[in-house]
Amino acid sequence: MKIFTSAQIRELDKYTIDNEPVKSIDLMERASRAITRAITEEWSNETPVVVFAGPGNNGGDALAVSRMLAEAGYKTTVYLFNISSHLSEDCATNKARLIESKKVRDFTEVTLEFDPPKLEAGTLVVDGLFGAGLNKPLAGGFASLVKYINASPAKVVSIDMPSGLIPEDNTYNVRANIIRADLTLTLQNKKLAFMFPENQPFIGRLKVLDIRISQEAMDATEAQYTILEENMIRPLIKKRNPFAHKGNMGHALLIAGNYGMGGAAILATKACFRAGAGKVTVHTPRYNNVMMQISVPEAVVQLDKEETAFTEPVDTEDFDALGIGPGLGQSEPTSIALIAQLRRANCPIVADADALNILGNRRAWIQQLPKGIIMTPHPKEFDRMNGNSADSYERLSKAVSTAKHLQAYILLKGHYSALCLPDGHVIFNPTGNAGMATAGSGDVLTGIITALLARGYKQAEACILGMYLHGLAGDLAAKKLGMESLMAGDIIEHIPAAFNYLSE
Ligand SMILES: NC(=O)C1=CN([C@@H]2O[C@H](COP(=O)(O)OP(=O)(O)OC[C@H]3O[C@@H](n4cnc5c(N)ncnc54)[C@H](OP(=O)(O)O)[C@@H]3O)[C@@H](O)[C@H]2O)[C@H](O)CC1
Ligand SMILES: [K+]
Repeated sequence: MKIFTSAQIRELDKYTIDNEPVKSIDLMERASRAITRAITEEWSNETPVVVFAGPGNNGGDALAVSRMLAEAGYKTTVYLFNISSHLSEDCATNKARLIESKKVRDFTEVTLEFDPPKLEAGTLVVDGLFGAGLNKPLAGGFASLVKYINASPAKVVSIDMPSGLIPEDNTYNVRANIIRADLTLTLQNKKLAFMFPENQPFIGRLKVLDIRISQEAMDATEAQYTILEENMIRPLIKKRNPFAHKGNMGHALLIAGNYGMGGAAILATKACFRAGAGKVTVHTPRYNNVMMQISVPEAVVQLDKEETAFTEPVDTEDFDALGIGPGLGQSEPTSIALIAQLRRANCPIVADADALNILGNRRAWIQQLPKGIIMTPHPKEFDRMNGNSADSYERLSKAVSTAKHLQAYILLKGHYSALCLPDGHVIFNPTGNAGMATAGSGDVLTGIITALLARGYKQAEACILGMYLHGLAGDLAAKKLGMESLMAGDIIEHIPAAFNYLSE
């Protein structure tokens, strides 16, 4: 699913209106029918409804929904906020239709004074103040109204977006002045702001309603942001050659695990095999030898000259991909070996965990990274490398510009992991769950992506398939074991089922 900006949404509306053709007011009627249906599916007409409508088309939707709910027998109280004596054309038409229908008995147009109604526990508030057209934080009377609604025990359904939330950049928004919805009914496409964890308390449950915006126009509109869907993943999966042998199924090199962190190397190695690598060699400190050999007998263990740390860059001539960083440590000798390794590697690279922390400690080295490198930071690792960010939008913007500047692939991990491509596009991953917020989960992802690179997937494909597969394996594991008990090893155990599912 593409994520469109508010300006693009306006263009798409216009295209749909001109080409379907459908009148603008009829598109609003269609959207409002879908919203009304979604409300009536969840709340019976015994529920008292209070609607707050703004002056734009979000308010227009709200007025149409009020009429439809009233026609369906809901006792509906409606407030239209028209404080600057200007309503959008379709909002004005819906005001007239609402008055004409005579079904809504309690309609107030607020122009100056507003005496807020009592919002009780059984009441449903429909929030149609502002949607995709909001371009600055709410203030004054609207801010007070939002605070009043948020403080009430009533349930809140937001039309298209929680009012006060800006569709894209909320870095300088005032969070106290954003509606905290129980349910958001968004039209056609998710908005960028919905991808960020700090905005989840405003959105509540999210439903996307299809209002039949022109598919042709959506296909033709280039979007910077895309959310992965299963049908985009399936065609990526390479069929195994029936004549395959381990020599042509990719030889992965992992450099991982210092003293006390050998488990990270084991997890990455197992995941690498499960994700289909033909051979995996692990370069690790001598101390890990026995543990590695016993835990993953399938792997070749290549020992560093040091007992407890990685200090010796490796010739990558014989390898198809390199994964480096899980549990690596950040000592001086390891740091020096890391940068030497990154510079001399002549195969695709995934750098994670301590590899990134080392780069965070020595930011000047970041400029020396080879083009095409994949980095898989979680937000803290990313901030160590790029400085603190006020919120996820700012962090993502930095990741986008860094990926472009370095010509790198930055996979920013999170609830929706965001893959930033060298050309400025961002791909969000919808799979995965909170149970995967557990030690070693990132090591598994590194192993998976390294395997896919070794198998010959290009960087973007390896990241896309890798993050989707990782999340899906986590979802399957959580289904069986529950999120609370999920461990990284369980994700590895479910890679086969995830792969099978996607290959069906
Ligand atoms: N394809 C679709 O998704 C469809 C969506 N529909 C609905 O339309 C809205 C978007 O409608 P729009 O009129 O563009 O915008 P809003 O209703 O959200 O608000 C616009 C008005 O709000 C003013 N504004 C902006 N920021 C503030 C603020 N901080 N405080 C007060 N007022 C503000 C703005 O004034 P400006 O002078 O700043 O322009 C506008 O007056 C979408 O969300 C859906 O609900 C269609 O119904 C169908 C197609
Ligand atoms: K709204």
